[in-house]
Amino acid sequence: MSSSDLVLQARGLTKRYGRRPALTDCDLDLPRGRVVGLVGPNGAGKSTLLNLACGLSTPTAGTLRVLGSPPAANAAHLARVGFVAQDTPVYASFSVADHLRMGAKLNPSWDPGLAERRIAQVGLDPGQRAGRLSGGQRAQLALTVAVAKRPELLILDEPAAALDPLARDGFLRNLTGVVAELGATAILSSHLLGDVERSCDHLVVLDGSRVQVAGDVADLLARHHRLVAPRGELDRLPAGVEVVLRRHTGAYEHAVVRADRPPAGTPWRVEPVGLEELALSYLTRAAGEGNR
Ligand SMILES: Nc1ncnc2c1ncn2[C@@H]1O[C@H](COP(=O)(O)OP(=O)(O)OP(=O)(O)O)[C@@H](O)[C@H]1O
Repeated sequence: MSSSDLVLQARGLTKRYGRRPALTDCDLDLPRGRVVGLVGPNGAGKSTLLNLACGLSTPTAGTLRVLGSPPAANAAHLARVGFVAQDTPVYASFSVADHLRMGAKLNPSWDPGLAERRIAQVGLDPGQRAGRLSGGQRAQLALTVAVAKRPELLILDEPAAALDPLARDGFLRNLTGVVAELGATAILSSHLLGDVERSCDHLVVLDGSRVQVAGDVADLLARHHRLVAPRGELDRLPAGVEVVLRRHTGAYEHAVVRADRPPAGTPWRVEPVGLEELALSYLTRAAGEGNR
């Protein structure tokens, strides 16, 4: 894939706070036109990566390019990236309409029609103060301000964390709709694998400051399989089959493996793996390896 097809390219990206590593030697190629789910436990490095991508902090080592340039290279580059920080911050004493007026003043590419349409669509009252909005309404307002500048890349740090399941579902459907409408790319971090499974078509699993696995969801699902076999039978796997996670259940054992195609000609049961199981397998492996 050529670098012009990528919204984000990282090579050896490392960020340390004092001696504490937040990101270690990360290589990432995130393609355009995707909704990218960034998952990992608390302290995995998700916010660190998103903050670096927005130019809010700088790497300790390695390189990072966003839309072909260093992050926040200049005002024109900033205008191409929309960012919604964790906790979807808004100005409590400003009304919904004030937020839109401010967005229009600050962003040359502001689309007032898109902003007003979204506000009406999600049922926000333009006269209401942002401090009086519910968590879900605040998230919708912050998303509206970010998308109305028509960014090529939308970066969202746990945008739906505070929402109840129904509101989260609505928010994520709305988000994927607006990303498709803009022809944009979104990168969103989440703890909730179910949310990522529903809304993302590209996955990055971070744990212990390192990228554990990354790729297009369809491709990852095609390359991962669950093998079920009598205990001990999985000791000798064919070449090209990498074990991600192996578990015993009584007389049987299960393994989630990575292989270009399902292992054929073996007595083992070969089953497909869902995205949640795939991500959990890498997270469990990372936790077991103690590299947190
Ligand atoms: N400003 C900071 N100063 C010192 N350490 C920091 C700072 N920001 C993050 N860290 C550390 O870097 C590591 C990664 O933190 P980060 O916030 O990127 O994780 P995260 O995956 O976003 O976590 P969460 O899901 O809890 O938001 C953690 O060990 C954290 O304590």
